[in-house]
Amino acid sequence: MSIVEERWTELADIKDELAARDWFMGTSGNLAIKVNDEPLQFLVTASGKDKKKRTAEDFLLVDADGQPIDETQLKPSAETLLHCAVYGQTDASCSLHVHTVANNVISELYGDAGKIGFKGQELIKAFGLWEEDDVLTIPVIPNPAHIPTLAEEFKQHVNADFGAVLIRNHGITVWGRSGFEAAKLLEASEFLFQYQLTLHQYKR
Ligand SMILES: CSC[C@@H](O)[C@@H](O)C(=O)COP(=O)(O)O
Ligand SMILES: [Zn+2]
Repeated sequence: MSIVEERWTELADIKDELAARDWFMGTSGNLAIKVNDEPLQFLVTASGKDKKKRTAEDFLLVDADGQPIDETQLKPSAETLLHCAVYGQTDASCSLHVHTVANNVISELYGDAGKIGFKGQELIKAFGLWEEDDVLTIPVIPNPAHIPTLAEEFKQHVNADFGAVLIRNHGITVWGRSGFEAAKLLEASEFLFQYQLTLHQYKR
């Protein structure tokens, strides 16, 4: 199997797992996985597809600018520039973006603060935070319709090989050093968001 085929299968398997969680409502979401470092090449989901289905046209290979490498009718995800930022600025190898009700509500509740912090929660260990006083801070950025502007805002928060950023009333983008790590961070974030929302309800 070529490296492209290997990475394709890995990303398709992650896509199936996220689809099973119903995290691609209304064709939302996009996923990417690095295939080559120099020159940078990565697979990204084709724009506008039903990501719950597994097809031979789910992904296309793009370069560091998010431009298709091969002749294709497929369009890279509208949000490819965010994935470009991850691979351009870090050694991450997988980046995942999903819209969920929980991540959207949390982004609205904490949008004015520009961040949400979690402390004393077991699952922050997924982010490598093992000490009792550790705090996981997830930035919340605005959601301009102009994607290059969104990407510029997003870039400011991409300074480690794994991480997460919430986009207000839009969704979350996470990245990691492997597909496994990126999926782990996505699941851990969703758990924390759902916990926080449940807590808000009981505290009212
Ligand atoms: C129709 S869902 C919203 C989209 O504009 C976008 O935010 C998204 O996540 C999916 O866009 P895509 O171009 O398919 O990658
Ligand atoms: Zn989106």
